[in-house]
Amino acid sequence: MIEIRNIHKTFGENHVLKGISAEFKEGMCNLIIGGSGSGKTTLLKCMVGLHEPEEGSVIYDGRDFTRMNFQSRIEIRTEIGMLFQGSALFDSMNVEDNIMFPINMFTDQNHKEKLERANFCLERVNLAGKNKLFPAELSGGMKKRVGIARAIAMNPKYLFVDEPNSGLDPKTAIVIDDLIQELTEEYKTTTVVVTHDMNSVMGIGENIIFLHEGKKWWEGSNKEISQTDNAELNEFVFASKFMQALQKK
Ligand SMILES: Nc1ncnc2c1ncn2[C@@H]1O[C@H](COP(=O)(O)OP(=O)(O)OP(=O)(O)O)[C@@H](O)[C@H]1O
Repeated sequence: MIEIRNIHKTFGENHVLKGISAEFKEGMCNLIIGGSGSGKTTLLKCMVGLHEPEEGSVIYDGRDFTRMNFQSRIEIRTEIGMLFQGSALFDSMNVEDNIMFPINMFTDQNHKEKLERANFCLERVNLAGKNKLFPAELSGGMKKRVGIARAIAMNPKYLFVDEPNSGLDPKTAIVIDDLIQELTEEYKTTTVVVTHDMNSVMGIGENIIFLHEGKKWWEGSNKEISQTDNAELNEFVFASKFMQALQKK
């Protein structure tokens, strides 16, 4: 489980996060949702140490990440897998080398062991045999899957995913969501997904926090989200014509 307590983050005059507290549960897809600019990515970055919050704590299974020195943080970083927005693969490396990158960085495994792990991860995302392709030769959905393979290369306890469906068609987006959910259940990871895609919310949103005006405005599950009387959340959920049509049924 990851617990965040009273997280504040400011950029100059812009107080983006105004005291966010939440729990992200193990073996579950935990979603951070909210409108554009509501601070979702900022919160994610505060959780993994890419931003330093001015106030508050991020606690990984009882370990206070925010109070740790650089060396102790490395230990937790090795337990974190991340799928960044746009996949963030290294264009000059082939698929296999991209997946082996975190293993090279954090372990002293020999080449055979690393290759075995890369092949296992590739198989797990249904891309067996695509080792030698370069990112430029992959479709958007394949890039995401390679990004996921890299994110699970170190067998992470915590999986962070930023906008997994950006740039994907709805069918491929569901494949990616399902994969994230399967891996979460299979490896009991604490998975945190930033999204504003209502398909993801309805598909994998077991535990959701909704950010609005720098605060946690609502929390609940995908089963509860369409029944809420929270005006700002309703505006977010039913913004699309598709969701409006479902509401009328
Ligand atoms: N490095 C930064 N420096 C200054 N301001 C920043 C920085 N990162 C984010 N912000 C500001 O913080 C606010 C929240 O941005 P953030 O990217 O977290 O929102 P978001 O909810 O993830 O948005 P989107 O859905 O559009 O990706 C915005 O006003 C943004 O301009």
